[in-house]
Amino acid sequence: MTSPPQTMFEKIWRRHIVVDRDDGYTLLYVDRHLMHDGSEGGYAQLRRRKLKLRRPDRGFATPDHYVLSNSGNRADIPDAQHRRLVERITENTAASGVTLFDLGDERQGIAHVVGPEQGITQPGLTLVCGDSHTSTHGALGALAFGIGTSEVAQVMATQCLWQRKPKAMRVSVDGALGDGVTAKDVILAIIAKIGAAGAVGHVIEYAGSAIRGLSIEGRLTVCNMSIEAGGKAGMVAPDDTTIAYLDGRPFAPKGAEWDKAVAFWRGVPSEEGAAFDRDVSLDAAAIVPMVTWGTSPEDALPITARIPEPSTAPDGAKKDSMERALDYMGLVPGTPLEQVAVDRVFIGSCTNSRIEDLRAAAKVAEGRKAVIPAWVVAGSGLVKKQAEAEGLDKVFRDAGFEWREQPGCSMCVGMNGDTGKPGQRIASTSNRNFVGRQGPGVRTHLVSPAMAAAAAVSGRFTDVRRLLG
Ligand SMILES: CC(C)[C@H](C(=O)O)[C@@H](O)C(=O)O
Ligand code: SF4
Repeated sequence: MTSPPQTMFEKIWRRHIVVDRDDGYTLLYVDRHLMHDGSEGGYAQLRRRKLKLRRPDRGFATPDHYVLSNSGNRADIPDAQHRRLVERITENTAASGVTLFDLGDERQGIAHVVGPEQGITQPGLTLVCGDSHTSTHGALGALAFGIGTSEVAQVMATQCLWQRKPKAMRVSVDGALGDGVTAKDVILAIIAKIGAAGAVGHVIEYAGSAIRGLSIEGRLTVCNMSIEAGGKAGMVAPDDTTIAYLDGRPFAPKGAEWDKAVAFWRGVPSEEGAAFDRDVSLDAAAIVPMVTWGTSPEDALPITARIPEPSTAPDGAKKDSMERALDYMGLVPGTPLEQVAVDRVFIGSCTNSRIEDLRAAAKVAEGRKAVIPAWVVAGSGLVKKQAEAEGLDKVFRDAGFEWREQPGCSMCVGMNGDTGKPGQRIASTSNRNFVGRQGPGVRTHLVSPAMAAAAAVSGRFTDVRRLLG
């Protein structure tokens, strides 16, 4: 009897089963464990239970959330507790033997930028991190998802993790993306369509010609926001683009191991005819630059649209939540998005702080002037170095943008103190526009790097397509 065709998710899941329990839980083997400056919680649990880290060679750490964006010096972190966490990651990894990309090392950066960049993230592997945006790594064909602190401790102690098997969902985007339309617009369009809970309980496989046409950077942006659609993980099948990206990366296999790895990676994609529990499709040509208007990533609209009218909501509960969101965001229904004035711009985060993101923003900034404060925070020291080698820092500075010193999460979440002021409206390339995300009372609008740069030079949301070419 031949077995039915398998999805990529199914194949990776099966290869990692240690035990299947009767109650529906599976013990999965974990190939890679990424840690950041919040991993102290996991280490503290290990210490309390007098346990050792089982496979330090499978762990990789870098401080990101509490790192200052204007100084790579730990001692400058004003909040003692935050400073302590950034110290603890150094101490914990030294004591346990985990590889650390510390402050002062050009490989340091946001964990989800560093993993792929270093070739730690690879097709067919399982990868976890105590961080919801771990879904990012699925862009290389890995099964990658965020875990909580007690799960972090479990992985540290056993290199395994109890999980219930999620369902499989496929989101296909076919056709050609228009000029000025980027991976960020694709994922915002997907979330607008399926909703912030649209993929709950599912691993999303992104497929179709528009996804295959994306660079790895673009795929990382798409997979990053899978969690904002409620998904457990997001993945893209490994292909020539993936293999070319990994070739020569420090932690990618070398020599004969490389050839073996490539042969294995070629077998990772879903098989023809594999069944998905859900299938959704979008037309790439219909996607235009997107802007969120509300306090959920699903509140995304084309830049050509107007602020929605709560009266058009399908039910009373939705109407109430729209009214609350519009009230928080200080927006009047019916206003064209292009007439909404912006106070500040943030280009960065694990969604959009890679070299292509910075190039896209610089292309718009070049020869223009920012009329509002605009920050650029590179996702890693290597991204920063590359951008500087290309002169992008100069383009940004000449255009009046602030080129921040130290890579990290910065204003994406403001845990390092990089927050906006109450009432400020920020065009942000990050992934969450939740109430208070960038500081109390701050109004976050999610956009692509190109759209963020367009807002910076116009002082309002602007259809970047008019500024290009
Ligand atoms: C602080 C961290 C655990 C958190 C996450 O899990 O995602 C953060 O990265 C975020 O984006 O909100
Ligand atoms: S950049 Fe933002 S979303 Fe990404 S890990 Fe840091 S805080 Fe979380």
